[in-house]
Amino acid sequence: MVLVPIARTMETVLAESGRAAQNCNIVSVAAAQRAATVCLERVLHPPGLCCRQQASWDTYKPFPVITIPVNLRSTHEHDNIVSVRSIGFLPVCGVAGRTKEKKTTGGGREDGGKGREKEEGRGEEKEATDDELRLHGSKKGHVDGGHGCARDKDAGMGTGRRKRDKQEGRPCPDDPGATSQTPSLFRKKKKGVQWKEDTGEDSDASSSSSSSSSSSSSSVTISGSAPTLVLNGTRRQHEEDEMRAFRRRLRIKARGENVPDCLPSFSLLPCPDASLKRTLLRNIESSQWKEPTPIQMQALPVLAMGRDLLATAPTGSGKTAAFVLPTLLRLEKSEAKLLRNGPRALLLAPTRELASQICGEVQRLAAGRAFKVAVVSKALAATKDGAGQGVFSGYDLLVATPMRLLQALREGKVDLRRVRAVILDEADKLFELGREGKKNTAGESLEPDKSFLGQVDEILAACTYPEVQRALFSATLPPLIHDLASSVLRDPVSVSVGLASNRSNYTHAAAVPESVTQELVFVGREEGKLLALRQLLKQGVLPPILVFLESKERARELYHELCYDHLRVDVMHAGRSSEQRAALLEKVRAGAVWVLLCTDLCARGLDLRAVNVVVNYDLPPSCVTYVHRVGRTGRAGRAGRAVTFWTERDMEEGGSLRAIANVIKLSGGQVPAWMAGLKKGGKKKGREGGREGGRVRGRISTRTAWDVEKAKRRKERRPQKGGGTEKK
Ligand SMILES: Nc1ncnc2c1ncn2[C@@H]1O[C@H](COP(=O)(O)OP(=O)(O)OP(=O)(O)O)[C@@H](O)[C@H]1O
Repeated sequence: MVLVPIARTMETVLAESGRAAQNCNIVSVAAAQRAATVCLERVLHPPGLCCRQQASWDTYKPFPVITIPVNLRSTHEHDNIVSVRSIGFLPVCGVAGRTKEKKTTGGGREDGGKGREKEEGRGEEKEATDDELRLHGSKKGHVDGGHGCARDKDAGMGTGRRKRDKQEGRPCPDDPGATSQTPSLFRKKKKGVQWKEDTGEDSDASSSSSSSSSSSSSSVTISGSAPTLVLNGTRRQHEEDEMRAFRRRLRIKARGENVPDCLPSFSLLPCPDASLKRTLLRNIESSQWKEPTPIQMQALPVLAMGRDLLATAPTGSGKTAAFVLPTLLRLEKSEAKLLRNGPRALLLAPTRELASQICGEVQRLAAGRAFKVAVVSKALAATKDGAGQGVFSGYDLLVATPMRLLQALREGKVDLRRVRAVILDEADKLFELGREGKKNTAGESLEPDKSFLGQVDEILAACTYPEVQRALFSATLPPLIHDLASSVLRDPVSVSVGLASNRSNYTHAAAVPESVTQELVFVGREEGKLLALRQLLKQGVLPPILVFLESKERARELYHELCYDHLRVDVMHAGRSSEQRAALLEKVRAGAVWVLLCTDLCARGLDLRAVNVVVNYDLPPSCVTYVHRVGRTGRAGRAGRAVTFWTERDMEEGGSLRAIANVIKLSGGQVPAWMAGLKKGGKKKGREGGREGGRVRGRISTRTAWDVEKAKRRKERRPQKGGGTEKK
């Protein structure tokens, strides 16, 4: 199939394609004018795989189009004709035939012109319905195909050719009888190509699926000369090939039964409610998002279909909108929307900050609609509900951390029986086993299970709606957690974006955005870190900067060192109140704080878009933590820099330094070769220095060990006020 922008003639395209002119058999113009956007990929010759010289995604432009099916010799031969990518599901129709008549192209252009007018004048509601039908591979495609056939006549298909087709028993595009008998699917056999006849019973699923094939009752094998083909809306093999190539280019991997095709444009959002669609598009536009990111392209249609999903994509790649938009569509569809007798969607996140951020995103994207959205908090749970139905019964969508929601659930303040969609952001964290709850001497639990996994399990069990949809999102999903997470999903589609492999480090490397420059900096000993940080700041880096430390004690200590350096510095850790934390994030966003010292509380999900540099003052305990910390910069395609300090001690311990070096190497960074030889594993003793197993790293201070010792001795020698010496 060749797609031509309206302003161009077919001759131009053929002339530019060189040898393509001899290979193309152009006979009909199909009804693709209604496709709102296509991507035009320039002709590639010498012939090769059509996607090899793909320009960047940004260079794609929407074109009104006409489609001209060409004769395909085999499944793969279209590569060397004119390689123009179509995105979306353009209904294809018409017999391929050889013609050089000018009329063909003239007709095509004329037709395309009409199509353009038509497209511009089309109402939004209609467009939404069509788009949705297209997405779900509905029979609408057949109708379009029919239109296309009718146009073929006008397009000037040679009558001689038509006659010849009939004599040779080939189906003809403008022969209505031929349409239903048209072979619609082909499989390559050892010899020739096997064509399967379209039985006319093609289900919606068959045309929407990229992984499954349409079924048909009989098949005809055509070998020898180029087979002629008429398709009327049924998904063709080469369209599936194109979709596969498209996914390959954007590094999208989708696994599962009947995976819907990618959504190339927000304008194709499968939303039957035209006014909701208008609102969403307006809000998307005001966010200045031009097109969906790869994860949004694939996750949106999957979730809109109501399927369970397991999605992994790099940090800062727009996963939040990938689940928020379909959740809003689902809320609108839900029949209980007016009753408001319990939330209908649930978004879970591991930290309160992330939950608030997600809630903000929901409110922003749903602005102008009457959805009621809230973050589950202690304060909200404490408010009185007049109707006595539970304080959260009036909300459509709740965003929560598992612990807070579970508390509300146990206190009977929330009823989750009507929840239709549960989305877990940072799913690998939410499936972490964590520390067990405290036990008494008999081994009985004194406290409820404190692990996220236990809490999530209880919440999922409370969502008893029969067709509840579940979706898990994260940038990292270690294999063990992956298996555990998959076990809660029903017939899921699994989507990953980036370099994917079974080797977990590849996955971790893939989770770091390509726009982030990663560096490992040797600082000798602990004391060297402060010097190195001051040097880095002195050299001049663009604020805001995030500096990660392994514990709140160390974050405080570093704050006390830097607060006299005339820097706009502040510190964020779990020891600060939630109000203080929220205010601090606002300050960073507003540019009032330039250097934010923080713990891993800020490592996941936080979208401080402008962060230019991340400094790992303390080496992250694992490469998963490394990936999330580093992911606070380089968001949404922006450039970022990540500097990781390491000491002799880190090298002796091996473990995470080796893994992190590997991640940097796999993402194209420079690391010394010997780091690959560092010892594996070796978890640090007394993790999170100063909290559990005692302090592992020394104090952060500019005073040398000699000064500290001297001061100590002086203090000991000094006589106490009461005449005695100071107690040790
Ligand atoms: N289609 C889009 N085009 C441009 N920017 C987008 C698009 N979708 C989302 N963004 C922006 O990308 C940034 C990162 O998005 P988001 O926070 O959803 O990333 P994420 O994948 O969830 O990251 P993390 O894994 O760190 O949680 C946000 O500032 C968001 O506004």
